[in-house]
Amino acid sequence: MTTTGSTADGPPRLEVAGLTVTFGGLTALDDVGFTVADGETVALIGPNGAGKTTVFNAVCGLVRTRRGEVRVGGEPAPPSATGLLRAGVSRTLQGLGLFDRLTVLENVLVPLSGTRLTGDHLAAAHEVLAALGLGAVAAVRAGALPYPERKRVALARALVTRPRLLLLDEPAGGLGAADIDQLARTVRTVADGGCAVLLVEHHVDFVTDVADRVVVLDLGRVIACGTPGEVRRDPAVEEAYLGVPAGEVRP
Ligand SMILES: Nc1ncnc2c1ncn2[C@@H]1O[C@H](COP(=O)(O)OP(=O)(O)OP(=O)(O)O)[C@@H](O)[C@H]1O
Repeated sequence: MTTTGSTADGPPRLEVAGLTVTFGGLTALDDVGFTVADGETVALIGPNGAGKTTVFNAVCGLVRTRRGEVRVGGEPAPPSATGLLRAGVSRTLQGLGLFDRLTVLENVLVPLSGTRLTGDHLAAAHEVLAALGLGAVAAVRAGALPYPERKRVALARALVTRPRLLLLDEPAGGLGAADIDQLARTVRTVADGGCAVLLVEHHVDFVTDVADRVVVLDLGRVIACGTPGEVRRDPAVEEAYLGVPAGEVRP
């Protein structure tokens, strides 16, 4: 399918084209295509099982693709975690994946631990912790924090490498209104700094607030793509997803 969103200055930060992923007899993604430009925030939405996390996994080389390609900054997406880091790709996980016995600071330093830690690394970690309001808990064990703060630690860990492409898997999930507002401000700041942001999210109001464009998946296919307002008015989207309360599994 055709893709949109490239910039006049060069290739889009992320380009997904014709992506098809199967698990045995199940087609999880079928000819999925979209782009995310530098400084743009794109939301992937759709009902449970639509294929959103599989898109993330395909971008990160965690699932084998049957057809199609993923390009980051115009180059084929590197297949390894180290290669992705070098290409400026960071990701958060639905399950957070924090090390509960490590302190907040130690968790945030994990992506930098492949190289010898320097004063610059520490400065970057403290800077991102302060930006996310976590400076006071830098020395606290991550496992001792309440969920909203743990979630911010996971975001800080993704930001410490100063990514050019940030993948956020359900960043608003489990958060209350005040934390979602703070998250929205953070996402806007990151995108304003030129980072491309791709997020998977069920929270429609949050998506409407932060996304420049929305890609709607249903049963592994892109059924709509446009601004939040455009997709909200799309009858196919209403039927597939928006008529279903957030997080509810369609029968
Ligand atoms: N490793 C796997 N093996 C087999 N099937 C899988 C695997 N991963 C995902 N699937 C299937 O692929 C489809 C898409 O799953 P995926 O997790 O990408 O959906 P999703 O849109 O992220 O859903 P949710 O909103 O519930 O997280 C589902 O039918 C799921 O059961």
